[in-house]
Amino acid sequence: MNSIDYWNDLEELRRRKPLIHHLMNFVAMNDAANITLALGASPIMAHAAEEVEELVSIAGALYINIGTLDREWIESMLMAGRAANKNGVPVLLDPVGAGASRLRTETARRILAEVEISIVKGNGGEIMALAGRSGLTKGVDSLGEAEMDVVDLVAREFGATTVATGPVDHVSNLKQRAEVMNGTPMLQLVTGSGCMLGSVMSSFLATSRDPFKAAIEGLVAFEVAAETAVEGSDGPASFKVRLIDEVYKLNKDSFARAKVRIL
Ligand SMILES: Nc1ncnc2c1ncn2[C@@H]1O[C@H](COP(=O)(O)OP(=O)(O)O)[C@@H](O)[C@H]1O
Ligand SMILES: Cc1ncsc1CCOP(=O)(O)O
Ligand SMILES: [Mg+2]
Repeated sequence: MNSIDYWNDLEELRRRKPLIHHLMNFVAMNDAANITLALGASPIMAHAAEEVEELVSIAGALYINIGTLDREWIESMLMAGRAANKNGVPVLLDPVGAGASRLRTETARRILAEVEISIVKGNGGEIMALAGRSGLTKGVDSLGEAEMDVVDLVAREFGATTVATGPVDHVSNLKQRAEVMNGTPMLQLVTGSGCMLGSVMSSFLATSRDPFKAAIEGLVAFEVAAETAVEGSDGPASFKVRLIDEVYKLNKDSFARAKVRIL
């Protein structure tokens, strides 16, 4: 892959301000909307079956996050996903809590089977669960890292660019692989940090339409902002506020901090 022009692509995103249709869990809904706005895109959180098809048809990307799923939400997720596919709108899936309950693992796998997903992004334990290796999640938290061979397994089974987050993030679409080494351990102390990352990644996906590149751009933008935010923060709460500010302040120089290894 040619080198990534992060700044050019962020400027393009901010010019186009794509609408990002979220089916987002109740825990992270507000933070996900705010980080989407801070980056320069436009969020809408909508899960009612009566409106998802209409809304997704005008969106730049659809972000399905199963964090607080139930029977009705699952129907809406599938409906929105199919509508996105019909309208050529790219879809990102966050399989929150896959591995923690049968409902979550089966729902994530069902969405991946029935909807064409551009990017599936989860923490190490969730991606391991999608690959059939259980026992590495504790609720929505990961108890282990997913190595690249597991990321490859998921990418192969579902035909989606696959991202496993953690201290090092692994990205694969089988033809290309990358590791992103940015971020801060403080992200683990903020609930919804993975969910917010999904919003940032979906926003890049809406503009660049290249899932592998969008995945890396989202990881780098979010994590270099987090590195700056942690400097001078007093703990998780002030860090979260500063993180939204630092995403807003991302500029050409921010991306000099990118630590990406294309394999
Ligand atoms: N120890 C760490 N050091 C640096 N960045 C981290 C660390 N743990 C997680 N992150 C980053 O935090 C974000 C959320 O990842 P993760 O905690 O794996 O997901 P989730 O919040 O969904 O459980 C990602 O950008 C990831 O790279
Ligand atoms: C705590 C919790 N419970 C259901 S969804 C959710 C938020 C999970 O957020 P993240 O996956 O970003 O840590
Ligand atoms: Mg998560």
